[in-house]
Amino acid sequence: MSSLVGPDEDSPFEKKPAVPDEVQEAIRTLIRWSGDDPEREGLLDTPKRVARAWKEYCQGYGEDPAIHLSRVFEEVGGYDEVVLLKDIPFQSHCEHHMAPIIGKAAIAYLPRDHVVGISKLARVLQGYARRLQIQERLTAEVAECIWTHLKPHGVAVVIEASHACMSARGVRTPGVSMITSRMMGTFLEDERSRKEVLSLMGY
Ligand SMILES: Nc1nc2c(ncn2[C@@H]2O[C@H](COP(=O)(O)OP(=O)(O)OP(=O)(O)O)[C@@H](O)[C@H]2O)c(=O)[nH]1
Ligand SMILES: [Zn+2]
Repeated sequence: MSSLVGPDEDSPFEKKPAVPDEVQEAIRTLIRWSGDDPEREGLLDTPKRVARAWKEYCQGYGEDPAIHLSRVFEEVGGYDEVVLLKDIPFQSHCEHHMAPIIGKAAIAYLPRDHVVGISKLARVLQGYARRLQIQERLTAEVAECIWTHLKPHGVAVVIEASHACMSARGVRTPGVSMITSRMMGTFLEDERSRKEVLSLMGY
């Protein structure tokens, strides 16, 4: 018996993905292990909700973020300076504790002949963020993807995030930010360009 009347996988109104029994059982086991009773009314539908929430947090496994960089614009009027998208919010989960990583990213590139729609930079970030991550790899993956598929003169990615595994548990130290960066091409080789892009990013 469900504790709530509402749309589910059988509903004609809203299709929700079915959740295999073994996944639900795993979440029941975790609830029991945490000290609660998975059979009490308020928790009856929780295994399905948690499972679907995790599918959503980890949506990135179902996509190749590079796909977002396949459409480029070549009429740029000779523009060959920095293109920067900053303060892009994202959420990820750390692969050690599966706890939230919440932060923002700045992504810049120095175009070579063509540019990409700016939303695509945020899409690449989300594609890698919606996985189990460490911040260093997330930063590197975003930069590598743009470097490989857009072939620009330079790429700079800076990510600033807080980790719930540090604030809500363990060392319990809230208010801490972790900053990671990956510079490639001109931004790696030329100090003046690197300083310029970091200053545009606000660092
Ligand atoms: N380098 C890096 N470390 C991370 C990231 N997210 C979480 N961590 C750290 O991963 C480490 C895992 O350490 P362990 O000693 O194996 O696990 P733990 O006993 O739960 O560690 P504490 O968090 O110190 O309680 C911790 O120090 C976390 O702070 C990340 O994105 N990058
Ligand atoms: Zn963690």
